[in-house]
Amino acid sequence: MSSSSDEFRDPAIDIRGLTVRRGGNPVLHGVSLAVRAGTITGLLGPSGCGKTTLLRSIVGTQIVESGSVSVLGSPAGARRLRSRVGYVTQAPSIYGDLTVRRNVAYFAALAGAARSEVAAALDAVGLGRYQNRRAADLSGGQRTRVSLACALVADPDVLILDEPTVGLDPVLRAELWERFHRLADDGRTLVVSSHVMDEADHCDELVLLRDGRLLAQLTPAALRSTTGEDRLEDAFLALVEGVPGGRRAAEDAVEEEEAAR
Ligand SMILES: Nc1ncnc2c1ncn2[C@@H]1O[C@H](COP(=O)(O)OP(=O)(O)OP(=O)(O)O)[C@@H](O)[C@H]1O
Repeated sequence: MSSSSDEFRDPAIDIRGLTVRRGGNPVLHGVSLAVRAGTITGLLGPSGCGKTTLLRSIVGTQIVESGSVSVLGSPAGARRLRSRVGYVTQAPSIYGDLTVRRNVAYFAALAGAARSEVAAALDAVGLGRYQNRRAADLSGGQRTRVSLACALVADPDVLILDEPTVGLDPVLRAELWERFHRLADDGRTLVVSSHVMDEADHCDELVLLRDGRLLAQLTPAALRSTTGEDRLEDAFLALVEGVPGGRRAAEDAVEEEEAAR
């Protein structure tokens, strides 16, 4: 982590009264939450509830109607955050005509990372043996992994990951979660969106969104104890059922999760 990480105190991400409209429609309604440095926060909720919009707001690529988002003590999107905040979008943003290795080397050069870090980032996502293949010739899951390697190689203080494990096999998913834990142990702050409730157990804290509103921010253990449910999927359902009209949204979320498996 860069030495300048000492400049800020908790929280690493501070969101207050965030309201966002997209295409004229309200998408986030006064969301407030704080993310501690050195933790993994899971952002969970049904499709369309506003997860990506919230992540874009943290990165500073989303036009915000009102409220504030501060990252490492600076407004989201501030110039000084560029090298300190990594963002892996749902759709991999890589160069199809470059090899896997060149894609990662390019992002390493932008970030001023050592060339030796390129191989390490490729190994971390299990793509070492594909390094000379054109990115355009990879599967969807492999392209996602190249995108992830491009973010990892820059070694950012804050890593924002939009569904990073979609389409990955269980072994690779487990390895990536181990890697995420090591990054958090080293003081990096990770925010990871997911449809998959069983991934929630990897997180220190969960942010549950529904219809653009914050349902709860709590640990997996607290989610279990407040709902009396052991399976996080059931706990999420129980929590959503406490909200009028919540059951349908919760059932949709579970259906999507099952379809994604
Ligand atoms: N470019 C856009 N213009 C208008 N509306 C948009 C745009 N992008 C997203 N939306 C709407 O904003 C809402 C929130 O979308 P968002 O992508 O943040 O949800 P999400 O929770 O990340 O969904 P998913 O899990 O399916 O990726 C949705 O109702 C979506 O239709």
